[in-house]
Amino acid sequence: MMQRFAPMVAIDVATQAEALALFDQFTGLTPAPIVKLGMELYYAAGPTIVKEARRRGFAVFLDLKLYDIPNTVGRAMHALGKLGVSFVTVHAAGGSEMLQAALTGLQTGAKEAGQPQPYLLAITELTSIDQRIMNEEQGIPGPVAATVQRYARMAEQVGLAGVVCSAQEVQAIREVTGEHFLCVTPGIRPVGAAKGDQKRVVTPSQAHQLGANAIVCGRPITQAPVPRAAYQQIAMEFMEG
Ligand SMILES: O=C(O)c1cc(=O)[nH]c(=O)n1[C@@H]1O[C@H](COP(=O)(O)O)[C@@H](O)[C@H]1O
Repeated sequence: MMQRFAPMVAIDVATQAEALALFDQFTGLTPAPIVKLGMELYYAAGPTIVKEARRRGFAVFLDLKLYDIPNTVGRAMHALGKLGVSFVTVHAAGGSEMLQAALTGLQTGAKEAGQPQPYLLAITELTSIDQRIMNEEQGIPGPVAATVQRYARMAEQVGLAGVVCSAQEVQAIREVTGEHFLCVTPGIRPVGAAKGDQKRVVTPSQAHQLGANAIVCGRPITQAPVPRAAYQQIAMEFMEG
């Protein structure tokens, strides 16, 4: 049986106060959401917001998408490994040497702090990228699925737990990776929701059918009139298909 995680809710807000108000919305739910803390909030509120999420019992996905030379990424990951988070991200485009440094740094940091080992996920092609942007602006030829497949294989070879991709590529990834390799999929839009800046989108139930291990969803939940109710609806669609 494939592993399916509870939906990951992107807490993309500018202040700790706004984040805490969202945490309040999600208290006492089953399945409990995994809270995804990204650049906007972490750069403003720092490790304190991670500790507060954990204190409230949430598993934390710390999505900082590291991308730099191997030494720098390795040392930064070492610091993040100490925070007690469950998922961390790094850009596959940095190459296998950088991914290796990221993994070693993260694992060493977690071990030194006595924390459980986080899942390290490689960002493939962002869900805001379509084939035209990838071909013409990034200069990578071919279909998006082929690039994502190549990144996924590299990430698995280095020993990462999985990738972040669109659910549209999950089946292509399954062809080239082992059964435990995780596909975490943002770009989730319920029927009728605004796409915004996302390009490669699917609904929560499509993500289930396509075999995603987890979905990441932000604005359709956090900007809904009642975020708690929006989460429950999306969680039901994803978990049950
Ligand atoms: O790493 C991510 O989580 C991520 C990767 C990706 O390819 N696309 C993507 O949208 N994300 C994140 O997923 C969230 C999507 O938010 P919404 O578009 O509001 O649902 C944001 O926090 C993005 O940073």
